[in-house]
Amino acid sequence: MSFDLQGFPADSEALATLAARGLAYRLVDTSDAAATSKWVEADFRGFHHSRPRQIDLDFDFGLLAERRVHGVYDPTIAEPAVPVATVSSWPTGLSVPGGRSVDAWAVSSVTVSPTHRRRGIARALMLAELQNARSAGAALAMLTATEATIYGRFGYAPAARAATVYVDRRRAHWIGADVPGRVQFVDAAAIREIAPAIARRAVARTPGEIDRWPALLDRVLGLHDPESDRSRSRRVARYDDERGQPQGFAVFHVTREPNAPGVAEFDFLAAATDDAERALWRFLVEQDYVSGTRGLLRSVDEPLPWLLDDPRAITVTDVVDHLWLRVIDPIAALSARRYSSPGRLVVEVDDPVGIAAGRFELVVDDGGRAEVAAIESRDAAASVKGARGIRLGVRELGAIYLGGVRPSVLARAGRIEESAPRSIDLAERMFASTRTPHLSIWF
Ligand SMILES: CC(=O)SCCNC(=O)CCNC(=O)[C@H](O)C(C)(C)COP(=O)(O)OP(=O)(O)OC[C@H]1O[C@@H](n2cnc3c(N)ncnc32)[C@H](O)[C@@H]1OP(=O)(O)O
Repeated sequence: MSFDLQGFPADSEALATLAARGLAYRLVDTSDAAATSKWVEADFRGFHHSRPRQIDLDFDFGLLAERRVHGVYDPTIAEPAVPVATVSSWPTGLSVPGGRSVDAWAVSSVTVSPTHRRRGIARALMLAELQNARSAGAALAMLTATEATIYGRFGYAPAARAATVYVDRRRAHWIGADVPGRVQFVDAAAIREIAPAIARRAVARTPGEIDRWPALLDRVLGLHDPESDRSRSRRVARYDDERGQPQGFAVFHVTREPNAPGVAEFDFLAAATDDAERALWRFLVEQDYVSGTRGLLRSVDEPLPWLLDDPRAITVTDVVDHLWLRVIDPIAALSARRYSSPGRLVVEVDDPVGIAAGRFELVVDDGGRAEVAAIESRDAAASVKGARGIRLGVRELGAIYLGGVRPSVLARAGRIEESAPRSIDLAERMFASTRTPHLSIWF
């Protein structure tokens, strides 16, 4: 999705709402280092981080240059140049079932100063981001949330989960087949050049993953701040296939107390092939002088239990809603993914904000490809009379979109209704995803 980040003005409704409260809502010029530094300060404070160092500011200047950055300013406070609220957003690809990508709008850095909380500032920012997403031509907006109680009211719903996976070293006897390639340590700077290509292929395999951006890879590899303790502790393991082609890498570190075995921990594993995924997992769980290996933000459906002699060596904790989706354009969203079963389904969407509301006819062919049309005219409505269909809110549509939440579960919760018998069954078959949706990063 090519898009001019500064190409349209700050949302007029948010401007007016916030101006009525004596606040200025502004698009931050990210080439202005002073203004951007103040914004980053507010962002760090909003998430209760320590004050940013110059190295953090320099890193964020690069990152934010690729984003649309907004601040809310109160001219009456002691430091009026520091925004009392922040938000950043950018257009990016989201992987959907069938190996394709849909244009999405990522929203991040939502903070409101504790001095200004619960006055509707976040509400104004979030509604403006829905309009930004629409202006950018995104099919969906998306985010990862600090708290699960904030974003439902704006039409977002959890669509892909993630979990912490711990493997007890003493019980981790590998029974998976050998892979033809090999794993080796590589220098973080050396892998940086090929990391985007591997990450791109890994992202494309899994619905729910989003495009990686350059600064993310720099951070994961510890290159933005190479002398920090965190960066120096990171080790990079790369998997090369039998032809010597790199197909994946993982970044891990070992935490340990003096004279005691540690825990190998990783939060980044990019595998472009199943072999790479298996080889890297094996490498990570077969470390010596550790009591176990902990993978963060792993899939809730890892093949790992089938690769170990003792599946109870694995403990899965912190299963969380991780990726939150908000449908903006139902036709674009529903057309983008592939479906697991052919069929014809009327999808009637309710959206309190109005953006995604409507009735749509989803027709899926034997290859899983969809054609989607709005049912607007009386003729169109007559042609689908008696057809199988579901009625649901925009949140429920976001939840089932990637196949991570089953329509039948939402029907049991009373959150999806069918307009003709066996419609939920059909929706269940159509929306299923061969691969469980998963997002393995924060954004
Ligand atoms: C995508 C991301 O960036 S996730 C990061 C979210 N940010 C953080 O966690 C940082 C710390 N928290 C904050 O900065 C603030 O509390 C925010 C941004 C979450 C909320 O900002 P506020 O300006 O206080 O929210 P605002 O007054 O607009 O409230 C909007 C609605 O959300 C509700 N709400 C706001 N925060 C929360 C919360 N933490 N938990 C539950 N409900 C909340 C309000 O009650 C209100 O509900 P209503 O409109 O239905 O009456």
